[in-house]
Amino acid sequence: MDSILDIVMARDPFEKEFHQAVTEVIESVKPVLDRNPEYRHAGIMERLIEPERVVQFRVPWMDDQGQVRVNRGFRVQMNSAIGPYKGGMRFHPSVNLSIMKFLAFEQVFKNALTTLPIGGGKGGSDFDPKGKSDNEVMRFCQSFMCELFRYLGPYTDVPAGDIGVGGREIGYLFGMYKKLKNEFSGVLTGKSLNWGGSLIRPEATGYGSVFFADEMLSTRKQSLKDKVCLVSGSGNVAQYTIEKLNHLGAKVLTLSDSSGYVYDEKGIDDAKLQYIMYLKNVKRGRIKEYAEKYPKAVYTAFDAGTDHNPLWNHKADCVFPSATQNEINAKDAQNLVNNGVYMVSEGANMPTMPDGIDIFLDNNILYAPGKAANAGGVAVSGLEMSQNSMRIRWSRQEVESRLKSIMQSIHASCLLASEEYGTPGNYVNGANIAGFIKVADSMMDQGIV
Ligand SMILES: NC(=O)C1=CN([C@@H]2O[C@H](COP(=O)(O)OP(=O)(O)OC[C@H]3O[C@@H](n4cnc5c(N)ncnc54)[C@H](O)[C@@H]3O)[C@@H](O)[C@H]2O)C=CC1
Ligand SMILES: O=C(O)CCC(=O)C(=O)O
Repeated sequence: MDSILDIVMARDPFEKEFHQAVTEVIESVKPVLDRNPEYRHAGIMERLIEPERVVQFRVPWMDDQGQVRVNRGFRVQMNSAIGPYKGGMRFHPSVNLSIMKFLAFEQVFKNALTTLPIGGGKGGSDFDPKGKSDNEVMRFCQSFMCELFRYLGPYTDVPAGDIGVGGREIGYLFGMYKKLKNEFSGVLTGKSLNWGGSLIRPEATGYGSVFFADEMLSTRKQSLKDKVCLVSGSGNVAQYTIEKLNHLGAKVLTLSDSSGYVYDEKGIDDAKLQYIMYLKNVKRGRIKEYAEKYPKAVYTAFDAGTDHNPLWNHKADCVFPSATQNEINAKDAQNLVNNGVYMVSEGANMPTMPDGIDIFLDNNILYAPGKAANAGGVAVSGLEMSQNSMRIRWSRQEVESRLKSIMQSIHASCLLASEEYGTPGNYVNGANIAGFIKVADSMMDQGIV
C-alpha cells in the first residue's frame, strides 16, 4: 500500500491535507485489499485517489469601491460510482487544491455511508466573505456560477454549503444558475424553503452528529442527558449541535471562531443560542461579543504561538469539534483524555490530527470520525434532492426521523465493518471500510472508467 501513497506524494508533493486523508483510508482498508485481491487487480485504490475531474477557474468581481478583484474557484469531482457528485462549497481564504481534494476524498466515503445514491465532490474559493457587504457577496457568487454552471446539473453534480457558504450564498448561486440554464432544477441543496429547500437541512449536520454520539454512548449504556460538552466553531454545524444537545438535556460550555473561544460555565442555553444565531447569521460578528453580552462567560483569544488549543483543556464528558480541519493535535487530545472526556463526535471534517486520533483510540475513547458523524448534512441534502425530484415536501418530523434512522444505520455499518475486519469498536476503520467496499464494488460493476 505504500506504493499508493508514493504515487500521491510524487504527483502532488505539497498537498499535505490530501495526503493526510488518503493515508488514513489506506491504513484502514489494507486488510480489505488483502482479503479481496480483485480490488488491487482492478486498480481501485489507484483510481480512487485521482479525481475524475478537477475544474479550476478565475472569479473576477467588483467590490463596493469599484475595484476589480480576482479569486480562484475550484470544483473537485472526485468519484461518481454511486451517484452524481455531491458535496459542499467552501469560501475561505485558506482554500487551495489540497484542501478541496481532501474534502472531496472524504466526501466519497461519507456519501457512500449515507445509504443514498450520491457520489463525492467538493468545491469552493479562496474568497473571504468576512467583512464583505451583501452586494459584494452577490457579485462574487454570480461570477463564480458564471463559470461553474457548465459542470453542474441535477444528474451530474449538486453542490451545497460548507464553511462560508450558507443560505445567503446558496440563494445567489442558485439565482445565477437558473438564469444561465433557463431551468428551475434541484441543482443545489441547502436552498431556502420557499424555493425547493428541505426542512431540517440547516439543522441536519449538527443534529446528525448528536444522534451519532447518542448511538455510540448507548453501546456503553449511557445517554447524553446531563453530559457536559465542549463544542468548537459557532457556525451552522456548531449551532445545531448545541440546539440538539440542549434538547437532550446536555450542557454545552464552549464555542469558538477563528479568533478565539468562549467558556460559559453556566452553559449555553437556548436563549443564549438564539443570540449566537443572531450574532453569527445576521450581524456576522465575532464570538468575543458573546462574552460582552454574557459577562460571566470568559473569552480567550487564540495565540498562534502556542502548541495547543486551550478550548480543549476543560473538564467535560463529550466533545463535538465543529469548526475546521486539524483543530485537535496530539497535545489537545491528551488534554481531553486527562480531563475525563470519553466521547468525541466530529461535526467538522478531519478536525483531529492523526496522532490525536491515535491517542483517542489508545485510550478507548468513543471516537467518531467526521465522515461518519457529520454525514447527516449530506444525507438530508440527498433527501432534498429526492423531494425536488418528486416535487413534494416532507414534514419536519418525517425528515428528522429519516435523518435519525440514517445516522443509526451509519453507526451500525461502522460497527459491523470494524468487527468483520478485526478491530471491533474502531469507528475510523469501520467508516473507511464500509464506505470503501460500497464504492469499490460499484466501480467493479461499471468497468474501467
Ligand atoms: N454545513 C454542513 O452541512 C457541513 C459542514 N461540515 C464541516 O463542519 C465544519 C464547520 O462548517 P459550517 O458550520 O458549515 O461552517 P460555517 O461557516 O457556518 O461555520 C464555521 C465556523 O467555524 C469557525 N472557524 C473557522 N475557522 C476556524 C478556526 N481556524 N478556528 C476556530 N474556528 C474556526 C468560523 O468562525 C465559523 O464560526 C467544517 O469543517 C465543514 O467542512 C461537515 C459536514 C456538513
Ligand atoms: O450537503 C452537501 O451536499 C454537502 C455537505 C458537506 O459539504 C459535507 O458533508 O462536508
